[in-house]
Amino acid sequence: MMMSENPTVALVGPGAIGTTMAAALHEVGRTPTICGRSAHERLELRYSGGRVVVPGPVRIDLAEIKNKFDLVFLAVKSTRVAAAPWLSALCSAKTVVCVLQNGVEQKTLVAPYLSGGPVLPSVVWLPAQREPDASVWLRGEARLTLPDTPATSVVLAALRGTRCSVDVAVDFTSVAWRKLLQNAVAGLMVLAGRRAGMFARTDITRLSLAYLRECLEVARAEGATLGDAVPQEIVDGFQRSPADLGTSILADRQAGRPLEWDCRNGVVQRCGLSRGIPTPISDLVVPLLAAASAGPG
Ligand SMILES: NC(=O)C1=CN([C@@H]2O[C@H](COP(=O)(O)OP(=O)(O)OC[C@H]3O[C@@H](n4cnc5c(N)ncnc54)[C@H](OP(=O)(O)O)[C@@H]3O)[C@@H](O)[C@H]2O)C=CC1
Ligand SMILES: CC(C)(CO)C(=O)C(=O)O
Repeated sequence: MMMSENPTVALVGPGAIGTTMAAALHEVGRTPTICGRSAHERLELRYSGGRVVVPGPVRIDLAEIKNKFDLVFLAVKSTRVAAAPWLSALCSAKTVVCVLQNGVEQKTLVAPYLSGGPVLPSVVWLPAQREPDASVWLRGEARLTLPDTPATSVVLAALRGTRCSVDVAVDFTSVAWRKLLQNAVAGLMVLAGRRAGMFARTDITRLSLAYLRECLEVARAEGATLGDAVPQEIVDGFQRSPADLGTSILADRQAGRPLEWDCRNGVVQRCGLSRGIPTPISDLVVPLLAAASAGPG
């Protein structure tokens, strides 16, 4: 793919992840065109040791978009299909859309909204928390993993020299499923209404390990190469985290917003079903998350 060393960049969804990416680009003089649902005069990122203010405006009117971009970062929740018109406004058939969402199905979910341009999935490792004043607290290193595709070079060019590091994975499927397992078990925080501190409990550790082993079997059937130690490593990771570290799906639950239960938990149950793998823990967790998301009641 022929691409400029300085791709034009737009970003849709200036929330926890979107603000982090906008700030990373702004710091190196590559401020993206920012598109969202709510008007914000500026975006603010706090991290250990400093803060970055990204000047607005956040564009909320599609009519303001007069040209197409080389690269669009899509950082809305996977539940927000209402953001799709932004993609028509911002993308030509050559635009690379880099999806900054959790899950292993980004390509399938986003491609229908594009006119054939490349969709680049990513694994987003950074823990970012949106505060009540809409500023964002980045609680760790900013890092993405991308698959090795012709479109990847556009993202590497846009993010070179920024605070967001990028790894390119030859076996992206395995990395994406590894992160999916972490997200799936984080769903238990929604059901308990608690943050990472809950993983100090031995009963939660036991449940988490059983759920993760179920997810691991499905991940392997889907082509991921992941070792037997992964469930314990993921639980260890939560146990090492600050007790007050949340997860984006818990933030949504606490704010009464729709939950990404399907792309983070439902996917394990769906893939298990299609491959004849029993998923008894998913069969309990998924309906509870779905009901928490959508009711009724
Ligand atoms: N937060 C985290 O630490 C991590 C999140 N992720 C994943 O990243 C993705 C994004 O999550 P996160 O940043 O936490 O989500 P947030 O809810 O913080 O941000 C979403 C943003 O999208 C905007 N938005 C909503 N609807 C629309 C629309 N129709 N058009 C344009 N913009 C819209 C919201 O607007 P408004 O300003 O009005 O709210 C908000 O700015 C999710 O898939 C999540 O699972 C992955 C790793 C870590
Ligand atoms: C921060 C992290 C990794 C925790 O599960 C995440 O992916 C999220 O909050 O959605």
